[in-house]
Amino acid sequence: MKPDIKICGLKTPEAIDRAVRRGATHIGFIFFGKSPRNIEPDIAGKLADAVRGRVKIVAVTVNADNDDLDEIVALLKPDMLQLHGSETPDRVLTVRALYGLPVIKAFSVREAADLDRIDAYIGIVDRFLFDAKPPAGSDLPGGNGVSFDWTLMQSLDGSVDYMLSGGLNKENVGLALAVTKAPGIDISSGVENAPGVKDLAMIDEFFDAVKEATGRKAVAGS
Ligand SMILES: O=C(O)c1ccccc1NCC(=O)[C@H](O)[C@H](O)COP(=O)(O)O
Repeated sequence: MKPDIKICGLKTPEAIDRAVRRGATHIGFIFFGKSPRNIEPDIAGKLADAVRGRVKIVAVTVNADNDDLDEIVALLKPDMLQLHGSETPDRVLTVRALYGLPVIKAFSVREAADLDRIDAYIGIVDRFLFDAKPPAGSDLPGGNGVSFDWTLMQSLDGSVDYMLSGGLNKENVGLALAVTKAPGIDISSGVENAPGVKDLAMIDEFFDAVKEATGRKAVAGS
């Protein structure tokens, strides 16, 4: 089955257009001041207007308070909220109730025990996103271009809907999909030529690699 594909940290009409034309199912806007992908909600809203209805628009926030979420939701009008901080199950429930939007909850993963934390969120979040733990010294909870041990995904209950994230790129996405059979994948720095700068050719190459990995007919015995 073809995975959903989220391209995250978009900031220009050209990159958004390319991602959507190549088949992105989700595009993410980052609202986190320390990120090179940070964008103002009014600018993100105008960019999103060009593709609204053709792709799911995701607002990515980190432990955002209600004032910030009010502004982001009013100006971006996202289809989904991605909570990429340490939001508790209660906070997720509050956010869902306040805005009536589906929630993707991000978890950072290094070892099997990290996945135990998702139990309290099952039935509360609409989708999980599994990302690598940030490297020491990083200011960013995401967008670090580092991967984790994908075989950990094999222990998940098949009913857990998630996006695989962290350090994906055109070289490794085929293996990542083969190992995990992830229902969704998410990429940011793997299609950038500098922090926060999306590269149209790299976007193309990533989609080509996903197509190569998912478009082939299964060969008996392989
Ligand atoms: O990308 C950021 O700068 C960012 C900052 C703060 C919170 C989340 C952030 N990114 C969230 C994402 O969904 C990224 O796509 C994900 O972490 C994967 O990034 P990468 O390893 O660069 O592909």
